[in-house]
Amino acid sequence: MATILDGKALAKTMQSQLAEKVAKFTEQGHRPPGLAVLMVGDNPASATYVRNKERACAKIGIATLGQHFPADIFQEVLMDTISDLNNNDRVDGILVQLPLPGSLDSVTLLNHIDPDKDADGLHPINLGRLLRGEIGLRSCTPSGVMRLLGEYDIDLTGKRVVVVGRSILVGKPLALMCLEANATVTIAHSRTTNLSELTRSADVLVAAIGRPEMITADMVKPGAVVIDVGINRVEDEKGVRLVGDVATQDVAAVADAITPVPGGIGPMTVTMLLENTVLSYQRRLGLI
Ligand SMILES: Nc1nc2c(c(=O)[nH]1)N[C@@H](CN(C=O)c1ccc(C(=O)N[C@@H](CCC(=O)O)C(=O)O)cc1)CN2
Ligand SMILES: [Mg+2]
Repeated sequence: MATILDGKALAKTMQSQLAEKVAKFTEQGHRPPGLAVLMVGDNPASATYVRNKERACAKIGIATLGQHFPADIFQEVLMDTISDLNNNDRVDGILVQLPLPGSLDSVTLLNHIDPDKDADGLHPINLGRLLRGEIGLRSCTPSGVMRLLGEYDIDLTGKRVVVVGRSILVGKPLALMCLEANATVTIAHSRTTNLSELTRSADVLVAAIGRPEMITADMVKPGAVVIDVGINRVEDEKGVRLVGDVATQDVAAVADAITPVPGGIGPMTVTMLLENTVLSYQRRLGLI
């Protein structure tokens, strides 16, 4: 059976290290780091993620400025809110929880965030810095994947990585990070032909599609590392449960290592957000 890449355990360790770091700064008399979380509407999954982020911040000593807006809020109000947060010295990180409801334009909003407070690493400047291999704030889920691979000493040098999914949130930035780590990278997507043939060529297969258990054992090369970024709620005779984009049980019999859902990449995403916020705080206060 495959090794389980335990994101939950690593997230716990990293969060206690971050808590110690923050405590040191505040004991020296510095203000605590601050993160502003903008949530629009009442998507229940988003509300859970926002609550988890706010709870995690509280645990490690990051002050949160939660702003919850109704789904029919005007774009201009959100733009003004972001302007105020950009100018607020106590705010080191700003994030807009995605997806946004209705006709709100997330791209314009994300582009309005000060790139040095862009805790989600989704601003074009930060994506451009990643493309160029420069230092910057990097998107949380892809960074979480890289950190978890590192924790288990999985070196990507010379490896064939196939990322299934081309979103700005995960697929594209993760492909760039794998490339930076010297992998040979292919991005596959809904229009890719012969997908199974391609996925079977992968030493490291990343599923970031958003389709429950789409990656089956026959699509995986024996001995591969499988990273499951999917978080899907499915309802069947067993009730509502959370599954990834990978048929974990079957694939674990073929793979060398695999991330579980829950307890894999999800907790790493939250942890990298905390790390980005503390990093941005240290840079802004000249503590680094
Ligand atoms: N602005 C952003 N929006 C979204 C992001 C993001 O990184 N920034 N990612 C996802 C949602 N997400 C964070 O926002 C997220 C999803 C899931 C988890 C997580 O810890 N999942 C747990 C299971 C929790 C559950 O029961 O639902 C796990 O996998 O163990 C963390 C963060 C889309 N939007
Ligand atoms: Mg995720």
